Amino acid sequence: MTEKELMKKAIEAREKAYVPYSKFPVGAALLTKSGKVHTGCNIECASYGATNCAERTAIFKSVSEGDLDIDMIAVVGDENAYTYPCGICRQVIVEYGKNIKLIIGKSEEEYKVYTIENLLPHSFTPDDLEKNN
Ligand SMILES: O=c1ccn([C@H]2C[C@H](O)[C@@H](CO)O2)c(=O)[nH]1
Ligand SMILES: [Zn+2]
Repeated sequence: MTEKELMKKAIEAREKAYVPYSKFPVGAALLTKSGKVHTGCNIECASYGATNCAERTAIFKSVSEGDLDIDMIAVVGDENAYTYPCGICRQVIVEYGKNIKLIIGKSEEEYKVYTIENLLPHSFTPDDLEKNN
């Protein structure tokens, strides 16, 4: 699966976004090292703080199926501007590896590639806790 193909899955996943409050749909698609794809959309709530972002929806689906080996995650929001993961999602992403690739797109043709370490430098990770155990 290529970066472009994963971006297409994120665009498809965006269709399911539940966004009655922000009206800002976001889609995400992640690829595991074993080649499986898990998708997600943002899911809002009348109690706004209970909202779940597209990236975390995809990650939680993946982890709940035992797929912790994440290779890359594609994210797409607005088609006119890049939508970068929020701080909470960055922290959740780095939990599963500093080298996870992020494909941040406007469309299948227009996207940028980062690692989570690029977007969340000097992060606090499971390794930091292990030193005390
Ligand atoms: O990377 C992002 C940024 C924002 N949102 C969602 C949260 C909320 O539903 C809406 C507006 O913040 O966009 C995501 O799902 N992912
Ligand atoms: Zn987020």
